[in-house]
Amino acid sequence: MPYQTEPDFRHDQASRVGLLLVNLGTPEAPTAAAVRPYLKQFLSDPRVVEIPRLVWWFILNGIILNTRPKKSAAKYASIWSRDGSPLAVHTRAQAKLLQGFLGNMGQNVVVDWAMRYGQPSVADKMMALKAAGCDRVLVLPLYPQYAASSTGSVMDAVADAIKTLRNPPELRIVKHFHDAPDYIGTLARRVEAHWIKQGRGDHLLMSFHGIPRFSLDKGDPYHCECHKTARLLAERLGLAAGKYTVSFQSRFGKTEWLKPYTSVVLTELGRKKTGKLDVICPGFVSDCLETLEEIAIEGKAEFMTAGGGEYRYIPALNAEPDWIAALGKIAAPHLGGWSLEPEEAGERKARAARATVK
Ligand SMILES: C=CC1=C(C)c2cc3[nH]c(cc4nc(cc5[nH]c(cc1n2)c(C)c5CCC(=O)O)C(CCC(=O)O)=C4C)c(C)c3C=C
Ligand SMILES: [Fe+2]
Ligand SMILES: [Fe+2]
Repeated sequence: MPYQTEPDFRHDQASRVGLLLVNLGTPEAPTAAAVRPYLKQFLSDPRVVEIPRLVWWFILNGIILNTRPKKSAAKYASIWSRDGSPLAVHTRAQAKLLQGFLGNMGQNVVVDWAMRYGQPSVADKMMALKAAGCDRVLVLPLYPQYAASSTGSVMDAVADAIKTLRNPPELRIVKHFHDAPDYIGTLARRVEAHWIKQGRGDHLLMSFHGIPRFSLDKGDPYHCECHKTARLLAERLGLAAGKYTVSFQSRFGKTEWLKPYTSVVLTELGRKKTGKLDVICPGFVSDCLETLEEIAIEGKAEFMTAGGGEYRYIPALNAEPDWIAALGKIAAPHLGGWSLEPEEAGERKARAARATVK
């Protein structure tokens, strides 16, 4: 494998810390032509679809990539914003605001963002951070609950990105923050603010992205982490067991996924004539196709058609100031011993400048 030639090592180079936020990725436009390459990269990841490669190659290229892009593009078109895909818009804003927040806290950290699939890629952003002088990088996947298909795959991308580097940065990767008090607290504030504005609902549905059932059987902690998040959130809100339900959405393919399925629960709650139903998706820190289309639009139709009363989707944490502060606090212990106060960084640079060059 060819290893890259590095620029000459310089003793006077200031040591900087990078913080890379990573989310899933999204197409460049709400069109079949743009959705196709995005889905091809996403669904070719063996972390995402764990069936024999040759069999999957024929299914993906022969069937899925000929049918799904058009259908998905129509869904993306229904939620696309003037500034682009909501997932990219929120992730970009989170990075920008987090940079400002950490700067105000006196933390000398370069914050950037990347997508696991599509653009901007993890590899490009790792190189950009290195070019900016970051010799230590904290990667923060924006998935509160660890799943091999989400966070595990980001870990693969980071490992791939440094594979050919002769002088890679020191690396840390946040595995999960499903039970972080700042994350749970921000979710709880969202629900409470919604209750203050709209009145308390009769029931709270917490819908998480699903994964195949066999992943749980093979040791993926995702299911347990989702339930822990839900339990902690319910405790913070003082919700009794019968007042909330945990469900799993976005089933893909024919295999069994984590149950209960959100669509089934919505139909049941509708049939039971539930009055005001509040719906939150705690596993998505940014609104995206899966929350804005599948939950806020399709989910509402399912509930109402089955006889439900009022359906109220609670937006994701997005780039609200309290979530940015919480993200900073979630990152802080992982930056421990790394990030430098600006003055300290200046002193270090001056010391390095005095040191002997090679
Ligand atoms: C919680 C994080 C996520 C996990 C775990 C996850 C697993 C997973 N997803 C698919 C298939 C699809 N997911 C799609 C969209 C999508 N998925 C997540 C997050 C997780 N996925 C997000 C944030 C999004 C939205 C992206 C956006 O642009 O807004 C899609 C694409 C849309 C579509 O065509 O339906 C697919 C496909 C699998 C198979 C899987 C685990 C095995
Ligand atoms: Fe997904
Ligand atoms: Fe479990």
